[in-house]
Amino acid sequence: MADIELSAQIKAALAQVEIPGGGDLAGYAGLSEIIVTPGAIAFAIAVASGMEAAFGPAREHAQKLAQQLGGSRKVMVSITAEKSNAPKFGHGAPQPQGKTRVPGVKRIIAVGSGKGGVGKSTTAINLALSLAAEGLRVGVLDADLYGPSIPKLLGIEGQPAIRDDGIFAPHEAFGLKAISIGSMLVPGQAVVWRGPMATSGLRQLLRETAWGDLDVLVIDLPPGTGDIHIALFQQTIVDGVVIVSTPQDLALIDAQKAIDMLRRMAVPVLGLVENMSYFIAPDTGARYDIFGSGGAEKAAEKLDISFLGAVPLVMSIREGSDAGTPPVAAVPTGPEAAAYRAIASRLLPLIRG
Ligand SMILES: Nc1ncnc2c1ncn2[C@@H]1O[C@H](COP(=O)(O)OP(=O)(O)OP(=O)(O)O)[C@@H](O)[C@H]1O
Repeated sequence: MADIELSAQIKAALAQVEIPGGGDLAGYAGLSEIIVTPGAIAFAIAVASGMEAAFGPAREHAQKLAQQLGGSRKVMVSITAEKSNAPKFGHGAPQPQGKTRVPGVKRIIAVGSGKGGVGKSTTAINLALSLAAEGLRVGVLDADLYGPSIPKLLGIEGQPAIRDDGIFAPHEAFGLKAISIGSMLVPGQAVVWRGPMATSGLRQLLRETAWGDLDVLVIDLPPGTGDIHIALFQQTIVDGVVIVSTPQDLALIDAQKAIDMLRRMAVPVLGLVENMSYFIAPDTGARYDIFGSGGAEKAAEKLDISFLGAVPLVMSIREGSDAGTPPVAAVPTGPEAAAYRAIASRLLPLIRG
């Protein structure tokens, strides 16, 4: 059935769902657009603050009806309260209560950046592979809704399998368990997955995936600071964040904004990785600091965070990434892999500790 037709059918079925205060869900102004993709159905019910519990039965009824019509698709119905009710974070604000760990997952390390295109996903995957090479059980969650690149980087195709109990079975690639918000979307649909839909999707991928026992889950965050970050850091204990930046001043200014947010939300910053830091000429082996040298290292010092290391700008990183063969897996003894492994080794005490 065409996605649009199914969406209309679900909407019609929601007329059977009674809501608090009278009326039905189909006619309720707080019902979001109903998104249907080949693997998922998602919609949200916006309610007045304090009404979340009262809408619980309506959400469950809606979930059941959507599941009946959606067959094997994963159904995500979320309730969202008005934004004004959201906790505020400021300097000196108390730590939010209710942050929990993901069962079976010992540590979570997120990889973020101030802006897009700085090599955050490439770094996340190669760090994950470096940690796996140390003998750790490693998972990767691609939460970069607006540019999900983990499937391409790992050469993963298709959607994750969904078990009978509705839990995602993660993909396996190069010894990593991996799942991507990207495999839940059809091309061009990311834009409609904003706000509550995106955060609810992330929560389900995080908590309804059969990770098994992991020593560490690496989360590839979207660039910048947005809903996904806030939702993740409010709900889940993230043991630390690695910030990736290129050496240019502008990228570093953006990185600073991301770090400021992490501090406000009391999330530990593990340090800064400088990516595309210098260029090694393939013919002569000479090193060129194409953006000037030491920018990120100095910035890390200024920001009072650790400098975790630098990754050179190398054609083989780009080519290997495009081909789904990341350098740490493809040439584990090469100089590119060594750069990532040196950075990963600085994260080991946190994971093993
Ligand atoms: N060290 C490097 N040397 C050469 N190319 C690199 C390096 N790091 C990343 N790249 C390339 O730069 C491009 C952007 O990288 P990547 O997708 O990892 O960035 P990102 O910050 O995650 O971007 P987005 O915000 O779009 O998700 C890719 O083509 C990738 O192969």
